[in-house]
Amino acid sequence: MKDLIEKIKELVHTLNRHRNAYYNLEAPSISDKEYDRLFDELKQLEEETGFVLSSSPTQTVGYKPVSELKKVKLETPLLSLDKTKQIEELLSFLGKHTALIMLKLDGLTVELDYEGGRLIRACTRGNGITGEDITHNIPALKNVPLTIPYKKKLRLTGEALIYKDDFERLKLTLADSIGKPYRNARNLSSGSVRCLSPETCSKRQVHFLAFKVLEGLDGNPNYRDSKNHRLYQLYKLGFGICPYFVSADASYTLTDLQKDIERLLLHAEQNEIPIDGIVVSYDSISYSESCGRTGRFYKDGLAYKFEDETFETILRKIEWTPTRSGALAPVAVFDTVEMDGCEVSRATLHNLTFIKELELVPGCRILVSKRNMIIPHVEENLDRGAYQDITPPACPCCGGKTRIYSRLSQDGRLIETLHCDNPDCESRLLQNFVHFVSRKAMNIQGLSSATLEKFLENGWLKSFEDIYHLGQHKEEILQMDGFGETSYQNLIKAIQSSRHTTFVRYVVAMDIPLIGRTISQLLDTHFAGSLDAFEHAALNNYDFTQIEGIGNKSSYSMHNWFAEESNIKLWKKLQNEMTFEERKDENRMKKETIFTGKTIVATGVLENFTRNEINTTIMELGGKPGSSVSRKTDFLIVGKKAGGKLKKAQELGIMILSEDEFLKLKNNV
Ligand SMILES: NC(=O)c1ccc[n+]([C@@H]2O[C@H](COP(=O)([O-])OP(=O)(O)OC[C@H]3O[C@@H](n4cnc5c(N)ncnc54)[C@H](O)[C@@H]3O)[C@@H](O)[C@H]2O)c1
Ligand SMILES: [Zn+2]
Repeated sequence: MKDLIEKIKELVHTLNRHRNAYYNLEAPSISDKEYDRLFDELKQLEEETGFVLSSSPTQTVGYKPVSELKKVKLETPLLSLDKTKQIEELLSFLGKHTALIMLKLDGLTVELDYEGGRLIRACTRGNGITGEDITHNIPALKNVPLTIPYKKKLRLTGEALIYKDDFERLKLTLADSIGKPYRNARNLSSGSVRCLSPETCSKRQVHFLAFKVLEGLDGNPNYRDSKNHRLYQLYKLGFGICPYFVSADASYTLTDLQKDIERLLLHAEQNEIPIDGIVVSYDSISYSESCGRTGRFYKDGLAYKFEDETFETILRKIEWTPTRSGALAPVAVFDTVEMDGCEVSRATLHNLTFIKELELVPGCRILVSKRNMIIPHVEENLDRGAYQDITPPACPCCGGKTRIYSRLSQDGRLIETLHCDNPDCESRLLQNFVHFVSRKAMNIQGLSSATLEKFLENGWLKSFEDIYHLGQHKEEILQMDGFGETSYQNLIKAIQSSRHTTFVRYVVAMDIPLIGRTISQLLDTHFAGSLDAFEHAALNNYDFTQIEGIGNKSSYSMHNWFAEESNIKLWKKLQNEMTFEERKDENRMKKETIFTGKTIVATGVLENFTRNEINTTIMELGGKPGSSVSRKTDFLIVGKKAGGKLKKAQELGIMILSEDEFLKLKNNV
């Protein structure tokens, strides 16, 4: 028991620290998911032991505000919401009552007070009892009326928020209170509304959507008892209203509820509204009041939060695979779980920082999910606290010393990666060759990774050129397991035909960091297919960012690569082994097609294309490949086992093409 109480105290302390970072600094120190998990753990321990601290986050709202803003005592306490992850629970909460099914807006709760038709005060929720005065920033909000025709006292609450597309633009140039980029729109809206200067706030595109009338608009006796009716009056006064449905009473089924929720979510998606769930609350005001409250929430409402489905399994080991750049890529190997009909036992762990933050060690229980229903991802470690550094001191491939590199990620965080610096690391060399012969580079079929490995072991491949002189080793190759005269001839044929190649393939084959197919294609167009012109530019400090689609980092990378003597040697010498195809007719490339300028997304398993290939094909047709379906998508190409994206495209009325239909259209172009 004593241990449990200690654990409770510790959790309260930790959660309060996170609450301060979240509510006062707008710089969360952990993810919401992790916060919610700790919160639920605390709640359960409190229930088990009956021991509850007054400062527990399960009993209180928000966090004590410590800003320089003036503090105000709220006339009606503004509380948080109880939450569930089960839709069935939501339905049984509704029972036979008419209710509002609303979007749960992800911003900052704000109360607005009007008297005599004028806005007299605006404040934040703070800790539910004491809020902060933000009246000075209201004129900087985009859609809040300062005067209204309704003259009686009116108090309402709603959410100050930043639309998702606005946030994507804003986040590129802004930093939070501790100098880091904002991670999400909620933190930025909160930071903006709570800042001291209206000029700053007005640049942030903050909007206000109301979700509840606290006082006023109760004139019509027929409707006096309906939240829905009061919100409708607000709407008529010119306020933006949080989107919602009203549930039909008694006969409302689980399917109805699911459909309404789906419609709401689609609406949010199409209109870039930031949300983190659904809120239901009883329509009847008198009934709502009779439900009462706890220290943390009113009992007339319930929030429904959804998450990617996660699966529990056990982490068995972390493998480190050398990559071409010399980085060692960590991969989690865990007990097989079945997700969406596929067996999964591996997931990338990205880098050292990811492992450290999750405190991963073999043997711990982990939660894995499929992000966007495709890529396996380790979401959580259920057995934190046993972390010990298990980074291999030596490269698992060559035994050379490993080294840790630090770099800043795009959002300003320090990321550590593990590297093997040995340029002759066998596996690294092998990866280089694998890349060189791959389909998007020199496209030499018949040179599998296993064959390359054997050739390397025999010392026949020291540099890429050696591939073109493998004939010297004919007799020895014929002696190898799995090689006969036919397969040998096929190999030589494939090598010979790869000698006739293109600018794009050649540049891709060089493996200049960050320069893949897309950028190579841009360079091909810009330098009219001339390798010499490109080389000249690179050696003369040409600013490649002048080419649309090429950024600073890529430009820098090309200069760097050409600054290396051995690279130039390779670049020049290898060209002697090859002939280069004339560039495709410009006009043919530029011809308008039905795909020109269109955003095209592919989903499901395609028979004729890998993901890279379909994207390249889309670009060649003049289109823009997209990764998710939104109202901006023009076409969806569907392969086998298409799921969520197909459904969404159907709902949005987006043109859907089977793979065959796409191929036909493409061939007609
Ligand atoms: N990452 C962190 O460190 C950290 C710290 C603290 C809190 N949090 C996050 O915040 C959550 C708890 O915060 P909370 O108490 O502010 O709120 P909550 O997310 O549980 O939601 C309650 C609030 O939602 C708002 N809301 C939005 N739309 C609404 C609607 N249509 N109707 C009614 N209310 C609506 C209301 O302001 C209400 O106060 C946690 O679950 C966690 O996800 C994260
Ligand atoms: Zn190595």
